[in-house]
Amino acid sequence: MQSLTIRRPDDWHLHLRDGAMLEGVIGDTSRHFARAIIMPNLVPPVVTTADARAYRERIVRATPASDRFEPLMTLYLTEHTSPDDVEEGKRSGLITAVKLYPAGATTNSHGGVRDMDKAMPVLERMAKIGLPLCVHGEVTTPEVDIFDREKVFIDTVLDPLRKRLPELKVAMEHVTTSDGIDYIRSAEKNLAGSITTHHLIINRNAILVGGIRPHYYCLPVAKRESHRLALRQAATSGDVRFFLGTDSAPHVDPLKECSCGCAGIYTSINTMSCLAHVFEQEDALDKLEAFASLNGPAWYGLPANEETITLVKREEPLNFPLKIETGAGPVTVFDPMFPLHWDVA
Ligand SMILES: NC(=O)N[C@@H](CC(=O)O)C(=O)O
Ligand SMILES: [Zn+2]
Ligand SMILES: [Zn+2]
Repeated sequence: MQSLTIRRPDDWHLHLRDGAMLEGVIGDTSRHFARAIIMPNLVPPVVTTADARAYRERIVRATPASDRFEPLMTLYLTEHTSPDDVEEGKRSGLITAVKLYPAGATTNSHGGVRDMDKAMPVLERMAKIGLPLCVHGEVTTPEVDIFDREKVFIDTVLDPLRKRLPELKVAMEHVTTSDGIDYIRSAEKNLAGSITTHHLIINRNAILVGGIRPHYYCLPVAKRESHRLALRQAATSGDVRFFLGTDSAPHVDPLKECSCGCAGIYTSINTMSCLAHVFEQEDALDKLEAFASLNGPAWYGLPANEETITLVKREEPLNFPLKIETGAGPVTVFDPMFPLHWDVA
């Protein structure tokens, strides 16, 4: 029987939501992951250090007592965010990063940033104190095709920002294009990228061929096959600038299966099984630990986890549920469209 032991992984981009949804999903992350960067796009968003402290307490309370899990909190950047509050958040050890949502780019982003100039005082302070910026890297300009929004963001927002503030550490989250991969590779420092599980597995056909499949719809939307291959190459290369951020983003089924469905794919429950499959297909199982457990903490300046997990390849395919039931309603689980044999022992 094939098995693989790696350091316990972390998730560098995760949506836990709040209330009944938080209670319904947290165990799927805390079972396997030691830490996660918690996205702040709640309604209302997590804007201040005080908001983040209260949200962190709700997460800790919802975590199964048997699991050791550390939520790494982020602040939702607005045009009114106070540099002093951000600095205080970092100084107290509570805040790991600040998140930039271009206003209107994705779920609950309407309170995000419209005019980057208005965010400059905070970004300058972050550069000074070494606090990373996580970005949802898509422009929202109506004229720009949705499949081009990541590349246009790099050219018109991210690259100018990095030239203006070279000392700012930026994590380009959920990279979905070869343009994003190339841009990260071209940077000498202060730039890294997270890659989701699902973008390593699906291309845009999954959403559109044979009928419209809302459970494969997320933002940034999956791109054409050449981009998926570039993501797989980067993730399995061992390059320290790429690490796992699942972007597991639960929405209840009625909000996905309707005439204007929400963006987001729920992968927390089967991510490690999916990743082991992908890395095995790429003949790169020896690089899984770098991607899931080493590169992320190194970039964030944190120690890698001391504990380990063991992945075991089972004869029979595993049975993940099609949906999980939460107090907020059912959430459909990501279907990779191939049987999963790798199990977290
Ligand atoms: N990825 C998604 O499709 N959705 C995320 C938001 C995000 O990460 O952009 C969500 O909060 O639902
Ligand atoms: Zn996003
Ligand atoms: Zn996300």
